[in-house]
Amino acid sequence: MTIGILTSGGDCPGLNAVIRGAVIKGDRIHHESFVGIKDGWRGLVEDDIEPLPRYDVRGLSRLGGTILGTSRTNPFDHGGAARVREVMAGHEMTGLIAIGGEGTLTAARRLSDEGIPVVGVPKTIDNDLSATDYTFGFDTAVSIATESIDRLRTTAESHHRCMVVEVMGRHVGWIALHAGVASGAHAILIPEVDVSLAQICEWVEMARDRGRAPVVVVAEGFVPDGAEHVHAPRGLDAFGRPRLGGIGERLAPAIEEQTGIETRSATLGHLQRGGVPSAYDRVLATRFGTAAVDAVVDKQWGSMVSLIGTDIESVDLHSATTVLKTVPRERWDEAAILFG
Ligand SMILES: Nc1ncnc2c1ncn2[C@@H]1O[C@H](COP(=O)(O)OP(=O)(O)O)[C@@H](O)[C@H]1O
Ligand SMILES: O=P(O)(O)OC[C@H]1O[C@](O)(COP(=O)(O)O)[C@@H](O)[C@@H]1O
Ligand SMILES: [Mg+2]
Repeated sequence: MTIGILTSGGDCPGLNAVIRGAVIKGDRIHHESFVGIKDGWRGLVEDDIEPLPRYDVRGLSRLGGTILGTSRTNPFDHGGAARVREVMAGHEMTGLIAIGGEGTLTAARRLSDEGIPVVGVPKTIDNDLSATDYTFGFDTAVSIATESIDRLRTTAESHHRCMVVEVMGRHVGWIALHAGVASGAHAILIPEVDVSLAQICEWVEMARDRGRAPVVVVAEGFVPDGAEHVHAPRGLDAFGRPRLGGIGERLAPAIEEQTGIETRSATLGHLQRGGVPSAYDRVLATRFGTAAVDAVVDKQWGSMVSLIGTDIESVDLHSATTVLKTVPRERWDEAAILFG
């Protein structure tokens, strides 16, 4: 039996630890061999595939990024299930492990519906997958964002400035909420909650009046009061979705104009996805990898490994891809008591 592995969508700290966990357990316990598919679905439909022996995954759990590469290629634009079946047969692949976020897992679910033997592994820094309590990548992204906000605070304090920090998260505010609470932000702005500019400025002035340098954490998907759409001046990605980012740059001058407080903005961007995974993410990713290979051996096609409480369980890919996990209003309300 040969098992194919691919990583797709935005890269995420911990992807390599999943690959290592799957290959070592598959080799040692199930005596399976592996092939690595390059750049997600692109490598599968273009037949860019190489053997992935056990010695290639040594020492990988601490390495950021993905040794297999990734892309946002849509397999259904390149022959869909028929092409995937043909390429898999050419490599005598009897099962596929697809590691990705809600987009990749939707593609995996559609392929599974058409008979492709696939098991999903959830990854995302955004924490937007509803069928798992957490995914690897989120803890690392929150840690990087928190440390960055701590650093921005010391420079803001020295200059008596307000600092607007933009973090990732696409259409959800989990990174903003967690990093904002961890760093003691004076306002946290997320896509799930409407907040007016007047309210933001009130929090900024409250912090300033206590002698603090106000810190506003804004998620890239936050929609400002009065705007109809999310701020996305960078065009569309390969799948026709808006590339987010830039809301911090837009908010900073508005806050400065309303409050008279000198305001700067910093966008953390891809720094949040780079570098070594946290210990928590390495452990979770390794557990996902070993569970995924078990699911393949058990032929649990169309399933996804998932963290429920502290256990790794198997859930249906359908349930994993239907609802985006957004921040509940009460979680933001809980944090908002400390704003200003
Ligand atoms: N509804 C869909 N049907 C089929 N393929 C999809 C769908 N949504 C996303 N994909 C594919 O999966 C790729 C990765 O999805 P994306 O959302 O960019 O990353 P992630 O998997 O990290 O969420 C997309 O570029 C696209 O090719
Ligand atoms: O790397 P790109 O293509 O600029 O995409 C940025 C997007 O990727 C993410 O970092 C991760 O999103 P995915 O999990 O959907 O890949 C988002 O937070 C962000 O909006
Ligand atoms: Mg996604």
